[in-house]
Amino acid sequence: MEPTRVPTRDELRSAPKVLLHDHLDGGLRPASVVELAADAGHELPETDAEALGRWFTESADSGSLVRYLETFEHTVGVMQTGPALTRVARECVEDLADDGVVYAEIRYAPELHVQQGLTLDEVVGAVQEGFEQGCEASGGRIVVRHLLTGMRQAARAREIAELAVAHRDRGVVGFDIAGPEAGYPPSRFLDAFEYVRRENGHITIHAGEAFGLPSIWEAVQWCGADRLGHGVRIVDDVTPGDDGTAELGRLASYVRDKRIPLEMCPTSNVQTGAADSIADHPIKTLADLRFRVTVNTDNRLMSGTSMTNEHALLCEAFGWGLDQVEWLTINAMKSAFIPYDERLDIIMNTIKPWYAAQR
Ligand SMILES: O=c1[nH]cnc2c1ncn2[C@H]1C[C@H](O)[C@@H](CO)O1
Ligand SMILES: [Zn+2]
Repeated sequence: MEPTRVPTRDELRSAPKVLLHDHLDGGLRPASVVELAADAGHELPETDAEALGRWFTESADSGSLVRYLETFEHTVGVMQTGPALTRVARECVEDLADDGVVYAEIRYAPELHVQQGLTLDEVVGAVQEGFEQGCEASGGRIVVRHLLTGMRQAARAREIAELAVAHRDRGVVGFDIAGPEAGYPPSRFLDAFEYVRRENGHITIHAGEAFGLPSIWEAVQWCGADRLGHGVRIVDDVTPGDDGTAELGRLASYVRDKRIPLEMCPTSNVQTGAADSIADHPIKTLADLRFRVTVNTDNRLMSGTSMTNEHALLCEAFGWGLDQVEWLTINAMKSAFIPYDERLDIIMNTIKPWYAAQR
């Protein structure tokens, strides 16, 4: 058998990719942050776009999720008006489409964007406007939906869950919680999750990033998470054997058996200390064990990354080829929160034909 060939970055950029975990306030263009900050009178640590981009990646690279999250002050701070949100959303779609992303679910916390008087509804409307502009500018090459995030350290999760359900026919496909994980277990927000489930809505929860198995267990078994944001620590419930086999604990078995998708974000995980390096990232073990693994960017600005870059790093570290990238991409598309027929359409008419043409 021929050895697997590691794809080039150009090939990976052309490949249709699916992104389930990307924060709107973590993906701004540095030059836009500079311009928007000047308009808003927001003081930045650097005013040259290139230096500012470096400042974000270096500051986020601390080994601590809490310190990583502090950098968002300078993106959220410039996303407080309708036009600013629309611009950021439009540029996000343009950048993803240029990177070969064909389907994306972009998340943000509406409650962070009301400092200058916008209502929660206006925040979602302004982002939707930007997504529509971006999709149009990209000639229909990409489909984009929103996930609304409640912040763990605030007490507005129920309100945000209701907002997500209210906007379900205007682009919003799910509900999430984010922010510092230690000290804020998902069960604190049970009321919000139960509401979303009663409304037949979709849930993803940041869990198993800065805290371990108890957080994942609560997310899945108490809160009904359909997907896990990161979920890297599920590997703590996997005991490797000598002969390449592994023994799964009950929680890891449940997550694998139920095909609960793991939204893995390798570079972000290295920056926050959830993984030691890309080469040591649990994604390799979990992919080998056929968990439903997906690859994501988390925060393109803070991690200085893109979908192409995340895939390139993994292919280089693990010797993965296009077959593996196709598997990851189909995993992600199967796990999207849009209706089944729409998922199938993208798999059958966009993803599979591209890979078939490479063979
Ligand atoms: O990786 C993350 N873990 C937890 N919270 C995060 C992560 N990346 C971004 N956030 C937070 C900061 C943003 O302001 C918020 C909404 O996008 O979500
Ligand atoms: Zn995240």
